[in-house]
Amino acid sequence: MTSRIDSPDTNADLQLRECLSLSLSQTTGFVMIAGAGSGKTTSLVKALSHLAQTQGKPLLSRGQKIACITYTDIAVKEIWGDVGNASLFHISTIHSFLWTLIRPFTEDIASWITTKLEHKILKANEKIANSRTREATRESLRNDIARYKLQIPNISAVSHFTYGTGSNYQSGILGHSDILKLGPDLILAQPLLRKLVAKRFPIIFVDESQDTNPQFVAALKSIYLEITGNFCLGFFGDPMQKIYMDGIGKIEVDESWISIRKPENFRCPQSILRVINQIRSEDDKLEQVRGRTIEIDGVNQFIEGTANLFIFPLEESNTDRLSNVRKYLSEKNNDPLWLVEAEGEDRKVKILVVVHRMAATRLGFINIYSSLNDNGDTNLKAGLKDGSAWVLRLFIRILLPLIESARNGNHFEVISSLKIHSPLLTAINSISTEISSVLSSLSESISQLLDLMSIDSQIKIREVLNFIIDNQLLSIDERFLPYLDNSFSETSESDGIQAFLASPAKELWNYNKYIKEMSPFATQQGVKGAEFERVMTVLSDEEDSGNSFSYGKYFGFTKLSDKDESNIKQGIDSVIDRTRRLFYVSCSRSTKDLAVVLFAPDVNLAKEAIIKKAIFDRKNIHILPF
Ligand SMILES: Nc1ncnc2c1ncn2[C@@H]1O[C@H](COP(=O)(O)OP(=O)(O)OP(=O)(O)O)[C@@H](O)[C@H]1O
Repeated sequence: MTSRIDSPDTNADLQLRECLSLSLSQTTGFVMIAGAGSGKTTSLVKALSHLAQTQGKPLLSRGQKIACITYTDIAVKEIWGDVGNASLFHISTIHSFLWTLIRPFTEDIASWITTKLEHKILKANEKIANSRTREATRESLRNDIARYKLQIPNISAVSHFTYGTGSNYQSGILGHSDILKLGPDLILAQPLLRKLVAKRFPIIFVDESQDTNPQFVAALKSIYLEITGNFCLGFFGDPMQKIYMDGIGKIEVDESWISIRKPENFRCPQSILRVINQIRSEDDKLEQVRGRTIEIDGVNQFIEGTANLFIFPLEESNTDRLSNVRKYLSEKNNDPLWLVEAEGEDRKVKILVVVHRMAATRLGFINIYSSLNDNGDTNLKAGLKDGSAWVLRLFIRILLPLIESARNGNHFEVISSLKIHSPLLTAINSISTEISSVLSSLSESISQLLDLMSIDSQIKIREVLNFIIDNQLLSIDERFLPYLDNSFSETSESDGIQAFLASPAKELWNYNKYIKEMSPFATQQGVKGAEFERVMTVLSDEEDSGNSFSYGKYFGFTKLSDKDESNIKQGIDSVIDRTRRLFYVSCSRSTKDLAVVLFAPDVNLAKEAIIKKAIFDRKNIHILPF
């Protein structure tokens, strides 16, 4: 167990423990809603540790577990790291938690899919009947209906379902997004399932609750309402840190719930605490107190830290500008670590960007990025963010780890991977006499592959795929085949995949480094929950960020659209609210120094607007020359 668990107790921790002991006899619900760096996750892991000590044995003896649900795989890993790999806990993302609950209910899943397809047929028929629908659209809707009708009779024959990134119902594969709808639908519809969940998980915690989807929250609340006694449901979150459109934001609860406050901020130094309190003063006005302390000569002391903002003209090379800012801060703060260009654990500066394109350019995977991002296919685009797109899976999950094992001389791992993935090896598994010749041919292929995939290789991803197929090195997804023999049909997906196959294979390494969080870059959305000593947050209104975020509109130097004006007037979540929250999240990650770097079309206009916001001290707002 790590130092987070050893943090001193706050009042909130004591209150939370009271809730947990109450839940032994009654149904208890609580919300711990507090600002950035207030130690919500710390309180959560401390509560888990407390539960392990006080209720671990009886829970385990009854075959029960404590569920802890959070937003990303990275957050799951961090919480596991805090509490150790104890069998008492079930720590998972929402998807995997829901899947754990509903997976055994094959018949209910089949019936949910059938209803869904019948609904789609109904909707398609309505569209066909609409006189304004074009003939070409009608034709494609008729094809859809025929496909759904063919699928329906086969669904009840599926013996078990799994889930992947895209759905293929007849083969028993549900899509990622299906799980988020199916899970809550089944829980809300079936009292028995609600009872089973509470029996299996008598304590359920949800971290980052602001970005949890409303149907999932409704399903959990329905369990809370169903159960009498011995059940605890708790949400930890901060509505100001809601980043995703489908997140619930504030969790509304009635008076039967306990509300736990945490007024402190334990992460940020004073200068940054002032910045984030000021950002928040335009939203819910929550003002945090305290700030980070460090022990000097046995005494805990507050630290001032630094918070600077730099404004540069939009059209100039941002790479040079970022280096200049690092140089400046290194000199001004007398801190050489601002200059260290390292990766992984040695990384000293974290650079937060608005969109992935900036990182792709800097890190060298712009071709892969553009191919999957710019083609208009939403599945490829979404799967690019975390490496889950089907075209990437073979490379990220199998090929690159295999090459790394080979490079490190780890023969055991190479063979283990090939045993699972190489058609050559699986085919001769049982005939031992052939094994040695197959192994030597595979070993020859691997050494050629090491050259093909070296960081200075010029070959394209398509050539690597052909090499893999020719040498029967790995099984590949059949969906690649039409692209390799040019028999594919033109769609937005096919444009993207063609461009992807034409990208340099060496870009896969850079991309891999980025999604595995080893590079200094991350998106401002992706760092929720994390903290770093030196944070550089880069603000630039690129076209990729669409209508979701605009720093120009937030600071007031870009004109609002009619839609923005109307959203604001009606109190609908607006581009300004969303950008303010994103800015709050990224500024509140730093434990020591914060540098905000803004690229603006008119530097002086931007400076005026930013001074008016009074977020940064005037003396800390820099324009060239500084
Ligand atoms: N009681 C405490 N005493 C001292 N330090 C603490 C305490 N609680 C948390 N911290 C420290 O404060 C920092 C922020 O904690 P944590 O990540 O749990 O906050 P959070 O509220 O979940 O943050 P966010 O919402 O911004 O992701 C961590 O460095 C943590 O170690």
